[in-house]
Amino acid sequence: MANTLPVYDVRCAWQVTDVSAFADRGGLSNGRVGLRLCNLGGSKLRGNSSLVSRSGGRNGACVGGSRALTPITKSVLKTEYETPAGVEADVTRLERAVTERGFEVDSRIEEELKGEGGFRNVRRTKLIATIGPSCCSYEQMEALASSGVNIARLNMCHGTHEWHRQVIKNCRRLNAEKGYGIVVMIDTEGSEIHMGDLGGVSSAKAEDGEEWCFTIRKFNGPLPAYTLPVNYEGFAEDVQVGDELVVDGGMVRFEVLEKVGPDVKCKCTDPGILLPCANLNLWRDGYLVREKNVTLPTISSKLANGLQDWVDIDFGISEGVDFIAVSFVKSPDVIKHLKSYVAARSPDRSIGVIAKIEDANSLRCLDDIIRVSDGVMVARGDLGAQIPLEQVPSVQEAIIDACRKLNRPVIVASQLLESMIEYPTPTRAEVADVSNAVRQQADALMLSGESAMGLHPQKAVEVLRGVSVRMEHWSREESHHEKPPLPEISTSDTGRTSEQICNSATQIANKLGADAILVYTRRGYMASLISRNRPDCPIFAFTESRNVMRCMDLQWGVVPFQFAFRKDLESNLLQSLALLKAHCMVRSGNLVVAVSDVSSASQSGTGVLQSIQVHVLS
Ligand SMILES: Nc1ncnc2c1ncn2[C@@H]1O[C@H](COP(=O)(O)OP(=O)(O)OP(=O)(O)O)[C@@H](O)[C@H]1O
Ligand SMILES: CC(=O)C(=O)O
Ligand SMILES: [K+]
Ligand SMILES: [Mg+2]
Repeated sequence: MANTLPVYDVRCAWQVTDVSAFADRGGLSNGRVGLRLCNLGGSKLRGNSSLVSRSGGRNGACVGGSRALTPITKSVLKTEYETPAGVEADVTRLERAVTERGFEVDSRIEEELKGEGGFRNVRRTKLIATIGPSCCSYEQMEALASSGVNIARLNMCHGTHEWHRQVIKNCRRLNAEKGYGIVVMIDTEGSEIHMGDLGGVSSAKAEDGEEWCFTIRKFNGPLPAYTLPVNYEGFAEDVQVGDELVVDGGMVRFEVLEKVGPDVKCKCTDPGILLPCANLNLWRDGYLVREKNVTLPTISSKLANGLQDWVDIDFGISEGVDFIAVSFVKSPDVIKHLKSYVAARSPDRSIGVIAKIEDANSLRCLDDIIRVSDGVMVARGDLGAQIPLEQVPSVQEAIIDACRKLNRPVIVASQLLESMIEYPTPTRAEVADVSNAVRQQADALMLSGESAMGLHPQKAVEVLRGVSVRMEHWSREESHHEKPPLPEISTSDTGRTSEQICNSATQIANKLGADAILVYTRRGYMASLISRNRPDCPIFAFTESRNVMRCMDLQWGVVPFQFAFRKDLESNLLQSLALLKAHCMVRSGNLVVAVSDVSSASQSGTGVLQSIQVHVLS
């Protein structure tokens, strides 16, 4: 049980300049030091509230190309909003767990916390796996979950709604029956120009010099030889002889030789494998074709799949997914529009909207996109087809940096372990790339083809996990010096108080070598503010809502728990520590720092009390 010792009250946050000295004075060996920051109604907190300056900017001359989600003003679908498959069973189990055990946490994480390495070695970087034919059965998905996958991604470019519904059902069943906490993310098609399916075959090979016909004609059944359907009706009109056609981010290239009605004859200049629904980009005179260079001003209305994204989004909402990732975002507007659409259609549970950065236009308004999104994905596959490849690593770092400053989780995606689609071991270069993303402290890493259609999905997850844990450990050992301060993000008094509390709690935890930071959070915001600081120890985040618990699982270092809040911070803290200890997830001698934004009756009688406490478990 934790000791109870006097708590120090600090009425003005801004007098506390050296929290570590304050903590040091407290005599930690025998219990707890409390540091309470009290926001007294009406008092203004002064300080520098400037927001982060804009970064990102143009990348060379390549701008735009494909088309993001087009705003709509009314639902294009009449969706029946039934209770999503399996959600009830999951909720029932969670409620039972919370009642019977006092809290709920992913069963595999619980094992990890109790494990040999102790919980300081728990993995901080979250793992996402794209689900496809190689890993979609219940057993295959269980293997991925047990290897550490936090989030299942469903790419709406592929598969039917029926297929995706079955995968979501598997996730719910695994959560309900096996105690995993798998989070579900759908990824929209993004209305880009792409090929259709290959008439039923899984791939085709284009050899150097071969002539292929890209056509807007429709086929039912097998395709004629050397023919590839294109989903964009304006394609034959918009291409010009001499254009370069880049397939799948550069995996295969063609030169346009001739236009004949709906057909575009092309010569393969860079051979490779053609996959169904592969993305197409057009380059002219060394530049990506911008929309305004295309004969018609907007291409979205002519895309066969213009409305498909909205149909898929309605599907995601009705299935109760946790995140929607939006492909080919060009500006903040599309995200704002989708967020209000989702809020109106899913009023009772929040669905995080993730902006995928893969369109060169998005780099010109990166900070604005990040601010309105719930998270960001560096979608290196298509991004690498829109900006010169050699710029992708620096753009990745700039995006991760901007997300950190603006407090949004960021995912690094595509080709992390590409060779593992075929081979059981990664290349050294792939391991170095994954290590680099972990070192940059991205919140999550994502597998695409490696898990969806590769031969070794589980091994690929294990490689990501192993490399993450190793690199995180090394980074902690290596950088025990002060990290540069993060810019302030909040402008309101309460927001700034929360931010300072979380920054200070992290400093205290790092200085004292704490074993964990405990945070009690209703919406997950306080947990995100701590995660943003990337503390040396894991963050145990307690929340009442299952929805918030799932959404927090995208964040670096956060171990989410569902837990019924007691009447005040004191009881929350004692109860959660007792439960963690009873389940061997913390031990005697562990030092924990606790942070709360859960309102409690203020001892001073005014305002909302927020506090930092330090406990040594006896
Ligand atoms: N649900 C699925 N059904 C069948 N194949 C899939 C599915 N999801 C992914 N794949 C296969 O895995 C490959 C890689 O997946 P990935 O999600 O990266 O797709 P992508 O087509 O490259 O598009 P994106 O740019 O959205 O990532 C796909 O090209 C496809 O062959
Ligand atoms: C993930 C994705 O969409 C890409 O890399 O293009
Ligand atoms: K997609
Ligand atoms: Mg993409």
